[in-house]
Amino acid sequence: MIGVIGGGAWGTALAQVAASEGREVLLWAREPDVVEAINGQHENAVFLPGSKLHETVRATGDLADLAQCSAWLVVTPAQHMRSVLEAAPRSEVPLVLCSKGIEERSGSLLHHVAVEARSGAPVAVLSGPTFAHEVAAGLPTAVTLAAEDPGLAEFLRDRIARPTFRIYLSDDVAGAEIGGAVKNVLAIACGVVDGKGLGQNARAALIARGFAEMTRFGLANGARRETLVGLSGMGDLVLTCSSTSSRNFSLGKGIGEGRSAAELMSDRKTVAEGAFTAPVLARLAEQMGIEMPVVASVAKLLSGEANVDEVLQELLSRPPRAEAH
Ligand SMILES: NC(=O)C1=CN([C@@H]2O[C@H](COP(=O)(O)OP(=O)(O)OC[C@H]3O[C@@H](n4cnc5c(N)ncnc54)[C@H](O)[C@@H]3O)[C@@H](O)[C@H]2O)C=CC1
Ligand SMILES: O=C(CO)COP(=O)(O)O
Repeated sequence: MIGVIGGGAWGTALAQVAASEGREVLLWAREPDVVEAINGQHENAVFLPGSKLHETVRATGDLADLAQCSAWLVVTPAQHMRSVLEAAPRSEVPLVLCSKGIEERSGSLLHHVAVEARSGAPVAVLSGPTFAHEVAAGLPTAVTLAAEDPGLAEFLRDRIARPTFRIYLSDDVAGAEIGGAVKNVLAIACGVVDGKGLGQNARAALIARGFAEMTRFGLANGARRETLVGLSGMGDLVLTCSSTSSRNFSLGKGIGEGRSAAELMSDRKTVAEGAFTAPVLARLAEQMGIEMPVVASVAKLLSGEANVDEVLQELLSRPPRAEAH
């Protein structure tokens, strides 16, 4: 039986994938109404309405029930992963981290957080261009699954992959994670461009220059270039920077239209991870001397330190430089 920790849209979609060949899946959700709706109506009406779930997906509100599972897909918001893993039952069951972000208070990538919270547990990362509602609908999707131990990666792939959910293996755990964390921040920037009406040239420029920032940060933090240009980096960047289905993009769009980040965040039940990743990523980049002007601009917009016109002026007045820099 596969365990899923987190009953948001993505945890629910992954539960559906894992259960699609009759396999038993046990999903832990924080909200009693989510547990009740999955067990009663086979639907997560709160976070993934409209997707009928397989009957072999069952939900629980008690983390202790996950002790019976052979692997856990960890799908909490990034900032809550540590506390949920610490509260989960003691076991050395393999963990597949499916969340995207960087822990704000420690500045740690999530696989470091998981190792600290669950010493001894084998850890893998699953990441890529994956809107939950499309995955739940069985539309073709491809992801990267990264683990240092190739045996673990194959064990997990054999339990999760489906013909319409293709899994490409990698041993670059940091690379798979950094792509997913950084693209959320860049998606906010692309949403701002859209909301402000700055045009499609500007959006393409931002994707390309944002990818240069992702690459600089990734290479300085142990990622490989080939991972960054793959599904979990460039692939996910392209997806989330070009669609209002992305919560990060739509947050940025609202800011570009003149609303404040605080106001936009206050009435959301769903998570826009880039809003939490931007400040910590900007801080890490500054500490490490890595140039990330787009990320720094998003952090300023979110904190209210600058408005859209000010960050635009700042970005456009940067001194000219070589593209490969
Ligand atoms: N939705 C998507 O299409 C995809 C999401 N992801 C990632 O998956 C992770 C989870 O996102 P979604 O499933 O979309 O969430 P969601 O936005 O659908 O739902 C919010 C989730 O946050 C949880 N939550 C809120 N406060 C919490 C707390 N104090 N402690 C623990 N959990 C709390 C809720 O229980 C709920 O599961 C994020 O890191 C996201 O970037 C990754 C790929 C695709
Ligand atoms: O990570 C995602 C798609 O790969 C989901 O993006 P959002 O969190 O911006 O909706």
